[in-house]
Amino acid sequence: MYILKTEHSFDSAHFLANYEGKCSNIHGHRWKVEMEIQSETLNEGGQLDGMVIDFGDFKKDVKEMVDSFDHALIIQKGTMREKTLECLLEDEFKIIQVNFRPTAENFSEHFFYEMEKKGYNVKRAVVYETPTNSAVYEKSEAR
Ligand SMILES: Nc1nc2c(c(=O)[nH]1)N=C([C@H](O)[C@H](O)COP(=O)(O)OP(=O)(O)OP(=O)(O)O)CN2
Ligand SMILES: [Zn+2]
Repeated sequence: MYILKTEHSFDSAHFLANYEGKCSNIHGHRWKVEMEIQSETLNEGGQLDGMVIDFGDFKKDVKEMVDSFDHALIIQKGTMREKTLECLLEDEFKIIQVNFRPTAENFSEHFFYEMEKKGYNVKRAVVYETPTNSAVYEKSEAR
């Protein structure tokens, strides 16, 4: 099995609604996303000989996905008053509303399936919220 890995980071703000503690306030992270894809085989012949995929293409897809969250305020839908949201949007802040609580765990699952949608055979997605705290999403082995 061949495994390719690349990473990209984004800087964004979030808060955890219904959380008791400092993370209920708006705060920022440099989120690092590590993406691993897998293949049993390599391309044979031509430009891609000996490669699963060109790192350039893999990196570009991860970057594009991750950059869409860069320099934004990430909000779980329904957790901010409409009036507050309207004001932020009116003032042209970059707001991204997601259907999940913006935790490292949920982001790792989100990025995993976003890459699958792009056609990748994803092994694992890791999201670092801080340099020492990370969450991993991978599919559990079928029993
Ligand atoms: N399992 C999870 N726990 C927490 C998550 C998460 O995504 N998954 N997220 C948070 C908050 O977003 C918070 O920003 C993380 O805070 P903390 O671990 O305290 O990180 P700091 O580096 O800010 O901690 P210091 O001790 O102040 O350096 C909370 N939990
Ligand atoms: Zn946080």
